Order: sequence, then C-alpha cells, then structure tokens
Amino acid sequence: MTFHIERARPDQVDALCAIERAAVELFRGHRAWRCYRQVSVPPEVLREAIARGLVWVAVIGSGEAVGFIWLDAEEGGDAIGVAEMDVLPSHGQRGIGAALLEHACGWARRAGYHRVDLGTLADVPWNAPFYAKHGFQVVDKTRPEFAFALERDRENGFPEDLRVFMSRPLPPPDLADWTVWPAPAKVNLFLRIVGRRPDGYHELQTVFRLLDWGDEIRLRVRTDGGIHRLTDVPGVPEEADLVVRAARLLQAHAPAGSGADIEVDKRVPMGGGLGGGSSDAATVLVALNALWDAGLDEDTLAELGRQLGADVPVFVRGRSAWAEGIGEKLTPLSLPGRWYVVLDPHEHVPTGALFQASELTRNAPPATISSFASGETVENAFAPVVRARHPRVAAALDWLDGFGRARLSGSGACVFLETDSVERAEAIAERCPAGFTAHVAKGEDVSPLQVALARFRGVDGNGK
Ligand SMILES: C[C@@](CO)(OP(=O)(O)O)[C@H](O)COP(=O)(O)OP(=O)(O)OC[C@H]1O[C@@H](n2ccc(N)nc2=O)[C@H](O)[C@@H]1O
Ligand SMILES: Nc1ncnc2c1ncn2[C@@H]1O[C@H](COP(=O)(O)OP(=O)(O)O)[C@@H](O)[C@H]1O
Repeated sequence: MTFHIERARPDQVDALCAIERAAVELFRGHRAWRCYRQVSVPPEVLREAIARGLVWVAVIGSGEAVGFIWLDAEEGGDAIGVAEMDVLPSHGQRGIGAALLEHACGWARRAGYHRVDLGTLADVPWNAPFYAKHGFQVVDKTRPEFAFALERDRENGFPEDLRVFMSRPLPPPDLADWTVWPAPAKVNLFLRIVGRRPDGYHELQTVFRLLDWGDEIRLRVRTDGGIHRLTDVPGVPEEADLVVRAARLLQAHAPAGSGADIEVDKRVPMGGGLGGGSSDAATVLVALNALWDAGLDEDTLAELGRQLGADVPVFVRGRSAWAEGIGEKLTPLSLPGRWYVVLDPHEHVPTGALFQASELTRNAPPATISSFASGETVENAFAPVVRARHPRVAAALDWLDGFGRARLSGSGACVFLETDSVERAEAIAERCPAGFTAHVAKGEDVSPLQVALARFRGVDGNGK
C-alpha cells in the first residue's frame, strides 16, 4: 500500500482524533490503559497546532488519513517535542510511523532545531524500542524541560515508572538545501493618525503586537544569482510578490551570484491588516542576510524593509513595539501575556484607498505610551470608515463585541479580541459563525523569526 505525507488541514481534526482513539485501543490490558482511556487529544489544541503547520498526516490512495505526527514548540529554545504520533492499528507495521517521524524530524532540522524530544513508554515495543531504532536515546527524566509533562502524568495517574523521555539530536541544517523560517502575523492594538507628510504618507501612532502564528517561508540558496518563487500565491504575480522584491533588494548588498528559490505557505489572509505580506518580506530579508552571509546590520535591513512597505521594519526588528512616523520609528514594548481571537471576515480591504478616505480622522491628538498602557487608548482610526464601507467587517466586529471589546487590526479586514487565557480565546473561536474564520494566537514580545535566527546562529556559533 502506498501512502504519502503532507501537512494536516484544519478539516482533518476529527479524523485525527479518531485515529488517536483507535490507536489507544492497543493499550487495553496495559497499566497505562486507564489513563489513555480517560485523556484524549483536545481537538481545539490540535487545531491550533495544525494552523501553525506543526502536524503532518499520512494519506493513502483513497485520500484517507491513516496516521499523524504532531510537533509541539512549547518547550522553547533549541528543542522541539513530539506531542503525539498515532497510526491506525489497521495500517500498522507498514513503515507509516517511521516515515512520519523522519518527515517531522527533517522539517525540525530545516527549521534550525537542534534536538527532538518525546515522552513514551519504556515497555511497549512500538514505543521506546521503536524510537530507539530511529535515533532517539533515553535521557534523564529530571531535566527541567520534562517537569511539566511529569506533572501532567501525575495528575492523570500515568504509570510514572514506565515513563521515559527520549531525545534525538539533529545534525545542523544543510544551508545549501531548504531551510524553513516563520513569518509571524501582527495585530495593531490601537491606531491613531496624527498628521500627513508632504509626500502623502500618513503619520500614525500604533502598537504592533507580534503573534505566534503566521506564514512559513522556505528558502534554498542558489549560486547563479536567480531569484525564483516556486509556489503560486493567488492574485500575486511572482515579480510583484514582496518575497521576491525583498530578495532582489538585498541582492545588491550580497556576494556576487547570491540567489534563492523561495516557497511561501500563505496562512495569513492577504490584505487582512495582519501584515502577512510585510512579514514575508521581512523574513526573506533577515533569513537571506544570514544565508548569503551578506552581513547587513538590523538598521540597514529595517531601512531596506521600509522601502518595501511601512509595516516591514517592525517585522525585521522583531519586537512588539510602539510605533510612530509611518510605522518605522519603533520603541520595543514588553506587553502582558495575552491571547487573541482573530476573526477573518473574508473581505479584502484596500489599504491605500482607506488612507485616502475623506471621512478618515487624520489629525487626532497624539496619544502616549501611558495612555495606551492604562487601557484608555484602544481605538483604531480606520474602524468607523471600514464599518461604513464593509458590512461584513462590521458584522464581524459586532459578533466579537458580544464577548468583549473587539478591535480592527490595521486597515482591516481582520478584527480581534484580546483575552487573558488561551482557554477563553479557544472557547470564543469555537463559536465562530459560518462565513468567518477564527484563529487563536498568542502575543509575543519577541518575534518567532528572531527566535529562529538565534537557533540557526547557534548552529555554527559564528552569527551565520
Ligand atoms: C495600516 C497599517 C497599520 O499597521 O497596516 P495594514 O492594514 O496594511 O496591515 C500600515 O500602516 C500599512 O502599512 P503597509 O501595508 O506596509 O503600507 P504600504 O504598503 O507602505 O502603503 C500602502 C498605501 O497606504 C498608504 N499609507 C501607508 C502607510 C502610511 N503610514 N501612510 C499611508 O498613507 C499609502 O498610500 C500607500 O500607498
Ligand atoms: N507575499 C505576499 N503575501 C501577501 N500579500 C502580498 C505578498 N506580496 C505582495 N502582496 C500584496 O500585498 C497586499 C497586502 O498584503 P498583506 O501584508 O498580507 O496585508 P495587509 O497589508 O493588509 O496587512 C496584498 O493584497 C497583495 O496584493
């Protein structure tokens, strides 16, 4: 039987939960059975992992998913964990688990991770012995990174003596092959327009909150100077794509012959006010600067970014920030830990046209960081204009307003609500009306791109 491995889709969540339930049946009679029977994969958490590209499925000819692997980046640092791997018992013994494991480890290596960790059972042949065959070694279970998992085991009554933690070191990524980079989305926690420059651009004040969710950019260095985008982005021709424009802009500063193949996994809605295109461009600038050994400093990269779009510098610098000017004068902020329900009304709002709207308030009195921090300043100058012109966005704001204070991000069309806990954000997202799409994302002070860059730098220790 042939199968292939691909990224899981959100509509496969139920099928994957069913695979997990079926796989657990193999533990009947084992000491872990009682615990496995009671605790199952939370679908909403799995859905969030799928949205972050951390789940892969094995699919057979009929299109049926028969196994999956789920990586968990929560551990932080240079390691990534295997949260779950299951294959339908009816499809066991066919190398599907091994292929899923290799696929996920290959991705982790290309993303610059140094190690894959997992927790499993010592005495079950398809657990620890299987992983040992695939390069994992038992490690000290008192290591701090396993404390949380052990605590959960205790709560769930899991047989602690049979629990082992295993690690597989990953070789450094081959920098001449594909490498994988995050391009996080942002929301604007408020947005005020305080003036207009002679060139027509608007002076604004905003707070950019970077998120832990976004697009994925894959890069493969070329030595013939070619810049090629290998994936289609609907509505964006190759030459107009900000990833291609960013690479070309950087080329002038890179060693002769520097080129790249580029793949983009678009997850962030385009023209949604979440800065997806700007973030893609920033990721290309930052990652190719490292891969090409171009040696540009952050200020120079941010200036190149500004030439591509007002929102690009914040993604290059990679800190949630208070912004002024056209969005390029940035003061990093350390913001409280918050989660966001981001609602996509599936509407395209043209940024340029909104900035030209005659009814836009463009002479607001300047706000201060303290008025923002006190919660007094949360409005978005575009919101009344977008509400009046785009009824779908107005409907999304009204629905989300039912749970708290909904806000527009940037010039829209996406709207969001800030919450104190991931559980509350997920509970709201679960109730998302048909016709809108909800995403749950965590606010980050430091961009996942900077975290990835640090991982890659750690690979050879010389700043590459
Ligand atoms: C409104 C914001 C808020 O974060 O975000 P989005 O809604 O795009 O995410 C940004 O200011 C958008 O930045 P970005 O999308 O990079 O804008 P650009 O490509 O530079 O400009 C698009 C058009 O918007 C207008 N523009 C943009 C920024 C600015 N400060 N003043 C402007 O007048 C210009 O007419 C420009 O032609
Ligand atoms: N890689 C890209 N991803 C998304 N949009 C892109 C890209 N390259 C160019 N664009 C163009 O930039 C526009 C704005 O994109 P985006 O940054 O996603 O939204 P926003 O500026 O509203 O936050 C899109 O409508 C698209 O035409």
